[in-house]
Amino acid sequence: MDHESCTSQHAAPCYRVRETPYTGEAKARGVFAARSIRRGELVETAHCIYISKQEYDQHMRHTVLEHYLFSSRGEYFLALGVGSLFNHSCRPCLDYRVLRDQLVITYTAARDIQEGEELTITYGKIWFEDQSLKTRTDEDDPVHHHMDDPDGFLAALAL
Ligand SMILES: C[S@@+](CC[C@H](N)C(=O)[O-])C[C@H]1O[C@@H](n2cnc3c(N)ncnc32)[C@H](O)[C@@H]1O
Repeated sequence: MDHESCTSQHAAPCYRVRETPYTGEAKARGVFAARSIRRGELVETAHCIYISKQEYDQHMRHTVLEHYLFSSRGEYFLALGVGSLFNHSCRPCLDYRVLRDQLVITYTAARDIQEGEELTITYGKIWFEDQSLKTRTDEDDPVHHHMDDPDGFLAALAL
């Protein structure tokens, strides 16, 4: 099978990864809507690598992956694919859920999203200066119920 026929079997994703200079990394990326997305639409399903509390405490928390891990009930999950590239906003347009048994995180539109908008999640309390609002004009009211979700925090929040 040649490259073209292989890639043509995949449905086009509703997002695109682009640079986000405001997040400050050497290669700073974020995820953006490639088309309009309806509230409730499943945007991504990220398969995860499971990381035990022991592995996290002894190794991972001392690495750059500390900034990419999700925690849920004292265990840790590294989301593969774009699952690790959603930036934080205190007015996120995505909800996410950690499905521990399936080792999967799902990301769902929390409201209607326009083409070109950045797709963001909340990290809960954050440990860096949130630069996102300085670059956005979106005035939509966020959906904040996921702030109370024990399965919805990045790792640093558990420290
Ligand atoms: C899970 S990564 C997100 C992807 C990351 N931008 C990249 O290109 O690898 C989390 C890191 O992105 C940066 N970040 C995410 N949201 C941000 C925001 N609202 N303001 C500033 N930096 C942010 C922080 O450096 C954070 O540690």
